[in-house]
Amino acid sequence: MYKILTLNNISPKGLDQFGHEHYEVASEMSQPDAIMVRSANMHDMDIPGSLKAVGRAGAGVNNIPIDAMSERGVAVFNAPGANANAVKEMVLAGMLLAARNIPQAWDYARQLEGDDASVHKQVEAGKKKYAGFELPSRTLGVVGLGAIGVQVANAARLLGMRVVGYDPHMTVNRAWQLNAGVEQAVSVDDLLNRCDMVTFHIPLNDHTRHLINSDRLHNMKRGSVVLNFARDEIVDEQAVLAALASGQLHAYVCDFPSNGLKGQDRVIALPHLGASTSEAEENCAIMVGEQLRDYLENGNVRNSVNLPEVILPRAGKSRLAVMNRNRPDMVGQISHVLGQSNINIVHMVNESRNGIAYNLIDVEDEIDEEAARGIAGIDGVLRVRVL
Ligand SMILES: NC(=O)c1ccc[n+]([C@@H]2O[C@H](COP(=O)([O-])OP(=O)(O)OC[C@H]3O[C@@H](n4cnc5c(N)ncnc54)[C@H](O)[C@@H]3O)[C@@H](O)[C@H]2O)c1
Ligand SMILES: O=C(O)[C@H](O)COP(=O)(O)O
Repeated sequence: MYKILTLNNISPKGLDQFGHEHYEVASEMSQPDAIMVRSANMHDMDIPGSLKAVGRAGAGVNNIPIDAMSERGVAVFNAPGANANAVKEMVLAGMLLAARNIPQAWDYARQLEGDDASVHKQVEAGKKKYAGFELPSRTLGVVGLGAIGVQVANAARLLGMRVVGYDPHMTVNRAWQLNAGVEQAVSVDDLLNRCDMVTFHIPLNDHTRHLINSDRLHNMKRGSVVLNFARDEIVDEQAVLAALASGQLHAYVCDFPSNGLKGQDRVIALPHLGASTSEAEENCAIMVGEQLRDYLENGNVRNSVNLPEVILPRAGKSRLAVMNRNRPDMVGQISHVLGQSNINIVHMVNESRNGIAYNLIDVEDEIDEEAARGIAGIDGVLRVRVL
């Protein structure tokens, strides 16, 4: 029986795959084997010794202490691309809201008083304050050409915009998906110089915190729009507020409200709604649920953020999954322990990533407790599971 602890509301479509026969799923439990989470902050959480895996039903993993999880031999998974369309649609909405001053105009219309003739008069007199601009004459900068960024860039091209993209680590697969008309910037500064609107689709980390600061805002065209559906800290909020006040920025559209942004006229702050559609919630929960099941039951690793991709069809009678520090002679020591217990290896794979190695070892016979204990006792081994 495996125990799955949920820290946020996870779509039932994803949880349904954990059949009652082999799984217990609850929002409160002790000694979980795995955790399913969305945006709950796990940094200050006590990590139970029983924990083997964390599944982030979404993209961003900055709420999970990845290094601490690796140290404890815990695999962390996410659901790349599963909510990308939902975010793309929100970015397109944000661009149109800002370009046509829709929130301010809507607010104006909602507050009109008097009879219909008077309302009509006020409409015609007031509308000039909300005149906007159209997208095809403008350039959109897209920072981060991953699952979301590529979809946003392609959609903006279809709307007739000029699009400039920047991503120093773009994958070949993403390059294949990108509209050929998207132009390449050589740096964030190069991109900002060239665009009227900029949107960020990058993870939050030490390199991206406050990527948008006062110097960079100053280098943008006057009257630009910044869209941030990535993470609040990508942007220096004080610098954005100053740029709005001076007119350097026309609007700031984001998914991360704060006290500082509250009540600001040209700020459109949504309550972290980018991935909140039934489709995205289901896609994420199903994808990460499948990955957790395959990891718990077979040790296979798909879409992990701290382990290498390892998928091995099962062979032999039982399987060992071993996570260890990536040092010389670890495979030698593991096979020596198996040899001493007279256990024959049928098939094995060893892969590594960022100082962590992961082994799947299929053997001819049952693995006895003494052999498993022997492997767990090797210096540098972080986790041993017999599957
Ligand atoms: N608002 C929401 O609800 C919502 C939903 C999904 C994702 N997000 C956020 O958006 C981020 C991106 O999501 P994704 O699914 O596109 O992820 P992704 O991993 O597919 O793409 C991220 C891209 O950013 C690039 N990148 C990293 N550092 C960069 C830098 N300094 N400059 C330029 N590019 C850089 C990477 O190479 C990668 O291609 C997530 O990490 C998450 O924080 C928010
Ligand atoms: O990184 C993500 O996937 C988004 O920020 C979505 O977060 P949520 O799952 O809490 O809506």
